[in-house]
Formats: sequence, structure tokens, C-alpha cells
Amino acid sequence: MTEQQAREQMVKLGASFFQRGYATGSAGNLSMMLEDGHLLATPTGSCLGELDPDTLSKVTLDGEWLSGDKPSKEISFHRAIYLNKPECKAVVHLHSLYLTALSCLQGLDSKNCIKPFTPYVVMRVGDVPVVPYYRPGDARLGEDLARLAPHFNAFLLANHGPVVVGKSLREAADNTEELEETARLIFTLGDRPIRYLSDDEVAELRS
Ligand SMILES: O=C(CO)COP(=O)(O)O
Ligand SMILES: [Zn+2]
Repeated sequence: MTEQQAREQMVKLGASFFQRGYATGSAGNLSMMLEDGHLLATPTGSCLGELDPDTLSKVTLDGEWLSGDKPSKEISFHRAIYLNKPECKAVVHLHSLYLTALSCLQGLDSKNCIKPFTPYVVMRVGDVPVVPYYRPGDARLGEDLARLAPHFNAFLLANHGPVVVGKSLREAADNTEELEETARLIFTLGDRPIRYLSDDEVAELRS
């Protein structure tokens, strides 16, 4: 994919998230690795529904701002993931309604906040650890994600929202939607007893 195609894809996926209510206002940020090894990211304060391919931020893996508008304040946690997970080529962070609601619950299992009850989360994403609450932009988000990145494909920032990685921006976006819909199912099911997948059923999906 050329850099221009990458820019256009980021604009298109941002608009798609926004139009379907997964992103609102100026919350959330996207990034992807370009073929030259630099990162393309959404500018700080930008609305995912109104991105401009020509003003997207370009930064080095070391965090040097090369071109475009000022990068997201979360660029350091995006970088921490790329630096610690070589197969990761894209990162999606949203404040989507149901995952953010889930992130505000007390008593989440910090090792995996989504106990499997449908197959796709297991097949596509796996366990989702919880990162403790820090204010947006705090360097500790990057420190914690650096530690977790080698082992997981998605993370829930407590009282904030999801972070999902992928081998492409398309994959990271699809997996974010899968997780968001799963969180929606959790709230839809409410207090009704859930038949969780058994250990054998989960193992079969992972094999
Ligand atoms: O989601 C956000 C902070 O966590 C949005 O921040 P940016 O506008 O700087 O990307
Ligand atoms: Zn955020």
C-alpha cells in the first residue's frame, strides 16, 4: 500500500467509525505503520469523521514529528505498542459507548475483562487485559501497554476506552467493532445468567 493509499484508508475508516456512532466529537485516535517504517496518525483534537489525508500526522517510531498536524496526545502509547509488538501494523483507540461503559465497571478481571461467551472474540482477539486508570496522555499508559503488548491484541483502559491492534488498519478496525459489539451484548444480557463457553470450547477456538 502506498502512503497515499494509507492516508485515504485512514480517512475512510475514521469516517466510517464516526458515521456509525463508534466515535463521537474529537475522541479517539488511529495510527498505522507505513512501508517506510514511519507512523501515520490522527492529529490531536481531530474528529475521526472529518480527517484530511493531507494533514494527518507523520512521526518516526522514536516519536519525532515529521509532518502534518500535531499528532495525537496518545501517540506515545501507540509507539509503545509498535516498539514491543513487531507484528502490529495499526492501532485503534476509541471511546466507543459499550466498551467505555465496561471500562467503568468495578471488579473487572484485569487479566481478561471479557469472559468468552461468543466465538469471534476468542478467534480474532483473545484475552483483553485492563490497564489501570491514568489521565489521557499520561506516559504511564505507554509504560503499561509496552509491558502488555507482546502478549495481547486488545486492551481496555480503565474509565477510558479500548485500544486494539492489528496487522492492518482494517483488521484493527474490524476487531474493535467485534469487541464493541461484544460489550454491547454484555449490557444487553444484563443480569441474565450467561452460558459462558467451556474451557474445551475456548481451547478448540484457539487451536
Ligand atoms: O482519545 C483521546 C485521548 O485519549 C483523544 O486525544 P487526541 O485528540 O489527542 O488524539
Ligand atoms: Zn482516549
